[in-house]
Parts: sequence; C-alpha cells; structure tokens
Amino acid sequence: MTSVVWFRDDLRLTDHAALSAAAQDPDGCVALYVLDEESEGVRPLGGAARWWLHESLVRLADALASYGVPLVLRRGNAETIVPAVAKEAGANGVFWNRRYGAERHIDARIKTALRESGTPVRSFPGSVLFEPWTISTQAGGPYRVYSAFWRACLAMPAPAAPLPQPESIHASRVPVHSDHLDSWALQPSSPNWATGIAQRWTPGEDEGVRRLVRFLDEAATRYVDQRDRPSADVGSELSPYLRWGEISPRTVWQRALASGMDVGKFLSELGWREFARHTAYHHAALHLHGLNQQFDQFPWNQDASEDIAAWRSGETGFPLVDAGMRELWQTGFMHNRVRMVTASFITKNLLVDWRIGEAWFWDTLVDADAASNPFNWQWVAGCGADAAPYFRIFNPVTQQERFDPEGDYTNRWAPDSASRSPLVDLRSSRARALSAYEEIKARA
Ligand SMILES: Cc1cc2nc3c(=O)[nH]c(=O)nc-3n(C[C@H](O)[C@H](O)[C@H](O)COP(=O)(O)OP(=O)(O)OC[C@H]3O[C@@H](n4cnc5c(N)ncnc54)[C@H](O)[C@@H]3O)c2cc1C
Repeated sequence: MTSVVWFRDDLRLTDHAALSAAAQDPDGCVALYVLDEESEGVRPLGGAARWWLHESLVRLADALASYGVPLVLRRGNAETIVPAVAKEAGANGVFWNRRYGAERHIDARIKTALRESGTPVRSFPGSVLFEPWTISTQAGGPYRVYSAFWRACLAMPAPAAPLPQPESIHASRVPVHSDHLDSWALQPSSPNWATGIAQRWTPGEDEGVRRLVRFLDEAATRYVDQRDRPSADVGSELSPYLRWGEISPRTVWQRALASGMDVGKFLSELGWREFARHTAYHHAALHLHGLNQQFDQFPWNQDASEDIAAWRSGETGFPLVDAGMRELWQTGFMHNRVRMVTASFITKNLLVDWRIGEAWFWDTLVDADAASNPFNWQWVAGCGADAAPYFRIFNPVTQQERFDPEGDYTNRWAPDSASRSPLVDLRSSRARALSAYEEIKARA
C-alpha cells in the first residue's frame, strides 16, 4: 500500500502539508501532477504561465528525485486521472492541499468518488494565510472592503509556522506510468517568444526563497517609500513564486516578521492576495462577471479592435502605458503601479471591456492568477470588491511625472513612445467614461 500526493499550485517541498503527511507512509508515496485543462471550472493556462509551469515541474521533479521519488505527470480530466492513478498504485490514501476557487468543486467530487471506492482522502490548508470560511463579517458574509477584511485577518490567531521540508520521502514500490513533460509542449518553439521571460526569471522553490531573502536583506527598508516607482527595484517580485506555490504565504509571512524590520506594509500586500482569494471563493467565475452587476449594462466601446491592438503592443503614445505593455510582453511581468495605469487606460480612456484586458494579462503574465488577476481588473474597472470610486481615472501623464520623474522606466522600455501621436485625448476620453458611468447609474 502507498499514498498519492497530488501536487497542484503548490510546486514545492517545504511547508507542503500533504507531502509531509504522505512522507510518513512507510510504504512510500507517488507524487502526481495532473495537467487538467478540460474539467469544468478550470481556466486553461495562458502562454507565459505554460512556460513557467514547464520550468517549475522540471525543478520539482529534480527536487523529488533527490529523495528517489519520481514525479508522475498525467494530462486530462483530473476526475478520471486521480482515481485511476490511485488504483494503479494500489494507494491506501490520496493527499492534497486545498484549492479555493472553482476547482474546489472538482476536488469535492474526486473526494466523494475515492471515498466511495474505499480510498481515504486527506486535504490540508492550501496557499492562503487564513482559510476563506474563517473570515467573515458580523453578519456572516464575505467582506467587500479591504481594510475591514485585513483588520479581521489580523485579529485572528497568527498563521501557523511553516512545516519543514520532509527529511525523508520513500518512493512507492509500484511503478506508475508518467507522460514525458516535453510531450505536453508547454513551451513555445517557433517563434520562441519566451527568451526575454527566460532571461528575467528562474522558476522553482530555491529561487523563490532566494528572492525572499534578497528582498528582506536589500530592499525591504526602502519598500514603503519607493514601492510605487517602477524603476526602484524594491518589489519582492515574489508573485509568480506565490502563484505557483513555489513558496508558501506562511513562509513569506514568518520570514518577514522574523527579520525584525517594519514589514507591515509588505504583509498588507499579501493581505490583498488573500482578499482576492477569499473573494474568488465567494464569487465564482470572477473573470466573467463583475461583482457589481450594474456594470453588466456598461456601454463598452464595441468597435475598439485597433485601440486594443495599440494597447497590447505598447503603441498608444503614452510612455508609461507603452513601457508597461512592452515590459509585460518581453518579460511576463509588470510593476503593480503600471498594471493599475495600463488597466485604467484601456477600461476608462479606451472604454474597452475590462474582460478583454484581463484576458491579455492572463495570457502574458508569469504570475497570472485566477483570483488576483480578475480581482484587480475589477478593482480598476470599478466593478469589484473595494473598487476605487469610478471618477478615479489614472492619468498616465501625471502618474509618469509622479512615479517615473526621471524617465528611467519609460526610457528603458518605450523610448520612442513620447514621439508618437497619442491614441486618445485624455480629457475628452475621461469625460466620455464618466458619462458612460452616469448612464449605467441612471439605469440602476
Ligand atoms: C490589473 C492588475 C492585474 C494583476 N494581476 C495579478 C496576477 O495575475 N497575479 C498576481 O499575483 N498579482 C496580480 N496583480 C497584483 C500585483 O500587481 C502583483 O502581485 C505585484 O505587482 C507583484 O509584484 P511583487 O511580487 O514585487 O509585489 P510586492 O509588492 O512585493 O507584494 C508582495 C506580494 O503580495 C501580493 N500582492 C501585492 N499586491 C497585490 C494585489 N494588488 N493583489 C493581489 N496580490 C498582491 C503578491 O503575491 C506579491 O508578490 C495585479 C494587479 C493589477 C492592478
């Protein structure tokens, strides 16, 4: 008999409760990853995410190999595959860390099917600091305002200390068939658009920890003052590592506090990640429906294909927007302040449906996250949780003056942008957005 550990968005060995539990099985375990792009509720990965996943699985497989445990790769519907692997391995238990988005319904069905067939399932807290059902308003519902949400989190007992990496893990004696990772063709070949991404990023658990240490040693003291400056290099850039679970939020939390520095602001950003996940738990298909249903009637510009193309390729004539969009395309990443400005520009100045911008980020970000991405797009567009008042339309020119006054960022990524004619007039496009908003308010 043996156990199956089903890895999902938790591609690490440290603070992995399911793995730690399976490691205690003297009969060994099977480490399984399933590429499921077909189950209901699963959003197929974008291009940059597929690149990251490939690299991350290579590193996870290497780390497991050092224990003599192979990583079993399977592709297809998890509801079919997980029970089939459990059967093939003769497993007496299947372990996983919980998911909180729409995928949790898949997990619930698999749990029922396995239990009915006599295979016990154990699930453990997943990639959050506080599980979503533990934080609620006095009325028992989800929070809609971040500050109240985070106060409620901070009033809870502190997150448990992260678990150490298991000292030993035994491999199952029963061989289980695995796909070859290359057969999944997760990485681009011709053209290989990922060279800039590969230059900027090294996926994997080791690098996630290294980045955290570097952030705490070198950047954390400047974080509060400089975090909004895209050229300042003070962000932790941990978002893809957190997205893929190569580092756990509990590890980040604990190490940041142990540093003895003033890390309150940094941890409050982890709070936004948490808020996005809790919101996704309570509201299915966040990428399809605004929390504020008033926006279902929003008169988006239906004839914007040229504007959308210019926004995507960073050819709007607004240097901060263009720099962000080109950085995104080349490296799979964009600074948070610039994400807000570029998202505001397409949804408000170009009046393009936020879902179109969200889908582009989903395809191009290495940290594309099923909760954080639509949550933040809704926040900027004005239809989400804790959404900024609609009249707050980021002006890309004044934002550049404030946050990139010397032009270090814009000159690096889009030196030609200032010489282009602007795609829209900021004043009249702002007025158009405000009157569109008045229109849906009047209809409500
Ligand atoms: C339109 C838009 C889309 C976004 N899409 C994503 C996404 O798909 N995936 C994603 O991880 N983040 C997303 N963000 C949030 C944020 O921009 C990134 O998390 C941040 O830029 C990552 O940089 P960092 O790791 O240096 O962050 P730091 O400033 O070092 O913050 C530490 C961690 O906190 C979390 N965090 C910080 N800000 C936010 C936030 N606003 N919402 C949720 N979590 C946050 C991240 O996990 C981050 O790594 C989006 C923001 C906007 C405005």
